[in-house]
Amino acid sequence: MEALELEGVVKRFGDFTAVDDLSFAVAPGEVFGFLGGNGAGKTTSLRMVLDILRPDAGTISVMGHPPGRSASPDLGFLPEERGLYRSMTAIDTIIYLGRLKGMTAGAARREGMALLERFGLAEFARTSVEKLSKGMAQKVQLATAIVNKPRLLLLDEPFSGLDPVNQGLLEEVILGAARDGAAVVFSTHVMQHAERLCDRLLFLAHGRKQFEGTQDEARAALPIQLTLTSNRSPASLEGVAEARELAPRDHGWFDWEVQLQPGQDPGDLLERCTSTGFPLRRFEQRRASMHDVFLHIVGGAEARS
Ligand SMILES: Nc1ncnc2c1ncn2[C@@H]1O[C@H](COP(=O)(O)OP(=O)(O)OP(=O)(O)O)[C@@H](O)[C@H]1O
Repeated sequence: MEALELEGVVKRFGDFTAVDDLSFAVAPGEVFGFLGGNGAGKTTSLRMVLDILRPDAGTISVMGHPPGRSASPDLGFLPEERGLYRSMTAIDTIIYLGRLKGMTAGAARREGMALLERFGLAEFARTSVEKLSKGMAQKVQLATAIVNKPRLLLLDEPFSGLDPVNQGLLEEVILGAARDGAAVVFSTHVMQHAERLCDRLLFLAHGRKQFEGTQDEARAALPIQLTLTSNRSPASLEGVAEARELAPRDHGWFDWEVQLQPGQDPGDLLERCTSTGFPLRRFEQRRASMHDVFLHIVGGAEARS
């Protein structure tokens, strides 16, 4: 059974369609990146999974249940807008949220203390939230999201506002939860996080899915790019779509950025260079970043609107 499944989900606010015919599924143990620019519809989609908003069309299934109370014990959520009861202590905050998800006070306390220990906050367990630094309070909120060991963990822009050390801690939490069998969905517009963590990802623009698949599948959408160093222009080589001079080297040699024609194989081009005596000092395939891929796939969708 999928941990989360959306089928043809639509959400409108008046005449405005914020989420448009969105379908995807996330399996247990998978880290799924939900990527889109500002206003793409990420938060609205997550709010429908949490039953804070109701879709106008389509269906959502959380561990086989419709969103709502029956799904709550299986769910963990870190909202984009962080906020805790300021006068409550760190541990009481975690126990309170744990109880809302159906845990006993004893179990929530035990797990809460273990998490505070893990996050380096054990000595602040009885400190009220208002006396904690912003980063500490964010870690308490993260603890509230995972205290019940959720089978579906939803994180809305979880990295924003975290320093590099705490970003690393959050990455460990995400990967650890997935290793323990949870499905983890996190939204972000920072592609580097997605690149390091995601098994699969979805690109959203204007509420519509532009791509869903693995990182390798996403990279395959981009034309293959190579960097060559030669004293001749590779522009007229068979299979080359575009060649751009990058930087001059010594004695008339240059670095070239080369884009292959669709379906062309870099190995075939290298063989052709060797067999025709094309001068080469370097022949390297460039690995596209998720940022490049996102701009390639979603850039067009942004421009169309
Ligand atoms: N309650 C609402 N009423 C009217 N419009 C809304 C409402 N909530 C969201 N929207 C609109 O729906 C669109 C999607 O918003 P959403 O918050 O889901 O985007 P997002 O992808 O999470 O963006 P961001 O990264 O900026 O948080 C935006 O244009 C937003 O203005």
